[in-house]
Amino acid sequence: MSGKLATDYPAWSKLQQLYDADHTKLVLKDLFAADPERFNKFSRTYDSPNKDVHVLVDFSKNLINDEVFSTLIQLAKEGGVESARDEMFSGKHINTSEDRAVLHVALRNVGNEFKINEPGADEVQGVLDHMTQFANKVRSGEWKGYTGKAINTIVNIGIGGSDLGPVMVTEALKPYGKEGLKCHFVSNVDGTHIAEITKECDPETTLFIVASKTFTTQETITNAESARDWFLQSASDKAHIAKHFVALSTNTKAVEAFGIDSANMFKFWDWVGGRYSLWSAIGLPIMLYIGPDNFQELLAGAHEMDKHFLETKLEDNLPVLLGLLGIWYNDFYGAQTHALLPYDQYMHKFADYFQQGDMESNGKFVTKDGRRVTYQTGPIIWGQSGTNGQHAFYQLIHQGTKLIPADFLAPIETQNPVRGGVHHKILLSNFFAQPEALAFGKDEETVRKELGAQADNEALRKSKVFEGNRPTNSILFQKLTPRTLGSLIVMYEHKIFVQGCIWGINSFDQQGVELGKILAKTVLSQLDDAAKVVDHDSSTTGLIKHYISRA
Ligand SMILES: O=P(O)(O)OC[C@H]1O[C@](O)(CO)[C@@H](O)[C@@H]1O
Repeated sequence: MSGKLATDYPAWSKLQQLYDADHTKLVLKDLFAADPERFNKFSRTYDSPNKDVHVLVDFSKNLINDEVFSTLIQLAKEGGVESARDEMFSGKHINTSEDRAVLHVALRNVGNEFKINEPGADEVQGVLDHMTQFANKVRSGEWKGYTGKAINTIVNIGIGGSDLGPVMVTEALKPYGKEGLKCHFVSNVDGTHIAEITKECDPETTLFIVASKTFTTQETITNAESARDWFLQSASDKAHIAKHFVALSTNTKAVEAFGIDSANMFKFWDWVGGRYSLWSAIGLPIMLYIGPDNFQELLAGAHEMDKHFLETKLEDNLPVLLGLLGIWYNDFYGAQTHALLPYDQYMHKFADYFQQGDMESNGKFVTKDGRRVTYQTGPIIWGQSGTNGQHAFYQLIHQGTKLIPADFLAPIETQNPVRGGVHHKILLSNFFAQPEALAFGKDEETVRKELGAQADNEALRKSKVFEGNRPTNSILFQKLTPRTLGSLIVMYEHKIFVQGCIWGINSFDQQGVELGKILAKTVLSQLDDAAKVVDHDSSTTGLIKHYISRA
């Protein structure tokens, strides 16, 4: 990374000039009318080497013309995206604040194609083998609980990156999940979460996976201790813990101190960021659920997208394109948010997952060299699966006062062709129609004609106008297989990387989560006695004392 502010790049200034001079002329209706080749020009297909992953990214419904597009590409060049990418893949310590390499690409380095020398990279296969042996034993029933019964329930205890990836992927790949194996996830420190999940578990047949990179996270350790207490109420003997608790962590000492045998610990390394860790031991619940072969497919799809990112010229590089388009709206149009809208029910956790992936990575106001940025960085990521979102928040996307760039994602083939595929056709008709409506809207003249006798009612007439010109990407993929999902996740991971690189920020630390944690520790030590409540403002003091007086 160059240590520059994004505003230092000539292409940035040019984009500002283009926005100022031309943005009122960037009208999708006119741009499409003027260029019958617009779809071909502004869409790209990605096919994996053996053609089992196919993705079409149509970005023609964006507020761009040739000049904006080429200037965005120029921005990626000036912003050093290619050299920063190569540094990441080579293991350079690009996470400067923590002096760490950023090597999630080493976790899915199928066939060892990338030569990576970082300590630990040579252990990746060993951990995968350990996970595979364990998963096979659990899945086959060879691994027995303390009364000799097979495991039929797994409970992952983790939070943030040690939760969201496995949750999202196990949901997305349900059709590949082992029948009869229930997967639960406990993340919230609210006792309700563990209490409700344990109600659904039998201690004799439940395996707890304690997932924490640091093994110090308050929520996870508290939940793990409560799970252990719950388990011991039935099992009594602490020796039985070994059969029902395993750990995923970088911290062997803390795992052992908790009482988990280090033989049942699956390790990873400090160069794996939490929000990029589903490919590591943190993926154990995924592997248990979908099996080692499907997990390998997930890794293979991820690796293939890594190669695409590494080897494809900027103009055709999907993560680069998505990243640059996001910058165009975030920094020049002033868009505050970006919606992820998968038209695949299995992907209903996709936006949740990338809330952490994107917002914890790029929610930063200081550059890598400590300067305050003078422009907007990471967008607010949100969304939910179509068509539910249509009946909830699309009103605002269509007719609200905010610009909300959105990615629509959908599979060509459904996993569930209910009634000959009628559901899927309806679903896809919405997937195609919504971006069309957002782009082209409906003008007042058309509304007037439609209203007939009622057309003189001005308020009614105006309320039915859709201004259009609302930008979207449409992303069609063949089918939500493990390999395809791996590729899609990585496409977005690297999009985040591209944006962070141009903004000059460190996408791989998360200092912003620390302050609240520290204050909560202080508050916790004061909650049992009003006399201890000191050193707060009057609001916080008032709130805590109000609580104590009524608790
Ligand atoms: O895996 P750990 O160490 O328990 O951390 C959980 C999560 O907490 C964070 O550090 C902060 O939210 C995330 O980056 C991480 O994914």
